[in-house]
Amino acid sequence: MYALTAKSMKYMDEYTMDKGVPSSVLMENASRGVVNEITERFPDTNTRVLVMCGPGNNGGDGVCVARWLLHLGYSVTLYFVGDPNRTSKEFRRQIRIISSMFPDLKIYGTEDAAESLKALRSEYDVLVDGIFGTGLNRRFGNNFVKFLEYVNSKKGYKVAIDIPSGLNATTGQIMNAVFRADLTVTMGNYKTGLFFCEGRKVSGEVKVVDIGLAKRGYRDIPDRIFVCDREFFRKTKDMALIPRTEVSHKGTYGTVGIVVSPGSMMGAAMLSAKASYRAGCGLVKIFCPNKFTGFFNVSIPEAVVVPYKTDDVIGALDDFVESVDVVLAGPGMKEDATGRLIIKEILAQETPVVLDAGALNLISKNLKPFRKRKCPCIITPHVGEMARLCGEDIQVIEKNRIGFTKKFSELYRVSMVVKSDVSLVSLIKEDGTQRLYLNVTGNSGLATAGSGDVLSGVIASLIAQGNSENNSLLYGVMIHGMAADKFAVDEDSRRKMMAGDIVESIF
Ligand SMILES: NC(=O)C1=CN([C@@H]2O[C@H](COP(=O)(O)OP(=O)(O)OC[C@H]3O[C@@H](n4cnc5c(N)ncnc54)[C@H](O)[C@@H]3O)[C@@H](O)[C@H]2O)[C@@H](O)CC1
Ligand SMILES: Nc1ncnc2c1ncn2[C@@H]1O[C@H](COP(=O)(O)OP(=O)(O)O)[C@@H](O)[C@H]1O
Ligand SMILES: [K+]
Repeated sequence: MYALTAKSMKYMDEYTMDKGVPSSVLMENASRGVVNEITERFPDTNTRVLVMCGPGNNGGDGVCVARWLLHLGYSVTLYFVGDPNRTSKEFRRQIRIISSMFPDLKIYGTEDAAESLKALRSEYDVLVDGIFGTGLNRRFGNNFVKFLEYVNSKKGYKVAIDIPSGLNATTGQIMNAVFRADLTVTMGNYKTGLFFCEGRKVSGEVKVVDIGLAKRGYRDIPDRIFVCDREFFRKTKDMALIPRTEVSHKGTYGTVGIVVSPGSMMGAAMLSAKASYRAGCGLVKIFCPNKFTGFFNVSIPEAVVVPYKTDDVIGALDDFVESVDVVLAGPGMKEDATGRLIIKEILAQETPVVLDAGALNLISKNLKPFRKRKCPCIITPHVGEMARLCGEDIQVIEKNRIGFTKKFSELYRVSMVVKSDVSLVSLIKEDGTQRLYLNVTGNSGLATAGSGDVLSGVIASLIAQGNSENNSLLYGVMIHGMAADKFAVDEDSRRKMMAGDIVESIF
């Protein structure tokens, strides 16, 4: 399943219509999907439904929904919002159909202001928003803002058709007002705006309706984003990841080498080390200053501690890097001169590297060694670290996470995840092509210190086991999210989850 921008969605609609599927059929499919979601939740036909329609095809969907609900015996009030002289062809077609099937039906909002106001003020069990969809292209006037505010203040279950009106379907920014939905029934595929900025806050539960789009059209859309959910993971994991074999020893599953600089926070490296083991690698080595040896020996006795003298880091580091299958650097790492030296040295070697947290802040000060790196590399910035890498404010990145991720990943030819409540993964393939993925596994329990350290540990572990860097990144992100979903089954468990719990819940 993909997430598309408004422009790409329009392309898919048109591509499908070009293949011969009439627009009205797509609309019929779309509306049936909405109606099914409503009737499943409200099977009683005494349910009072207000359907609000705008002038475009989203309004057309709304009228079609109203018709089906009337057909099924529901009590429906239809309310038009917008300029009646500027309606789309499909909208007018839907109005003709409903008017001839239900000649007594009154359409409020156009004439008779007093009656319309009365209709709007009545109580409803379900309020359906078919006002604007992907065609929203400008800010609302004041009256409209007031209208939406009033509708939001009303009691009743709120259903948005395609996207909540007022939400930018591409960026997830709110124009100047928005319908706040309990449920969004979206057409064909997700819209990117449902995941970014304010999108998740205002869409409620999101359901995708298969409206019969011609799937071949997706090939023409380079900025399509594949949405990775539990189902995708379950179906593909065995194909994507190297299986575990019974005839094996610890060498079979590789060694993760975690680099700890003198000023580091030790807990972060310890969490990464535990996560690496839980994700299946054979051995974890921890390269750390002499003074930390005791801590790591006690906190994670399964790891091999490789101590170094702080006045001879680089000599010892080269041997260490050579002795492992993948290096993980950054969790807990302090941004100081030694840290900088360490990262520069690691990037000059050929062993695959996962860079996280402190290591990313270090490279963001001077990206040259990173650009010239010899090693295969994965980076795992959260939005704040991404902002530093791009030399931008967080707010700027938030507004266009897709754009910045695409650009950075392409420019530095690096596969990366930009972490957030939904994480965006960009994979650069060997031929240089880029693919984008959105991880929707995981939950708010992950918003706890150290969860990022667990993620980088998982990714490094998968690389050590022989998986490609790209697969390790993509599946690592999902394994991490699903570990959180396994532990946190309700709100209380999400509240109490700590990074250590994620480690224990891996697989
Ligand atoms: N065949 C198709 O094209 C299909 C379209 N579908 C529906 O059609 C929607 C897209 O339809 P449209 O492209 O007609 O767009 P919309 O229905 O979202 O709105 C477009 C209309 O609103 C006006 N408008 C935009 N911003 C405004 C603002 N701030 N204030 C006042 N007016 C504003 C535009 O000028 C245009 O007249 C989708 O979201 C989906 O619900 C679905 O039925 C699936 C099939
Ligand atoms: N609300 C949330 N829903 C889902 N995942 C989340 C949420 N908040 C954080 N995460 C995930 O948790 C991890 C946090 O990583 P990071 O910010 O680096 O934390 P830390 O630096 O404390 O280790 C990321 O993988 C991120 O995607
Ligand atoms: K809508």
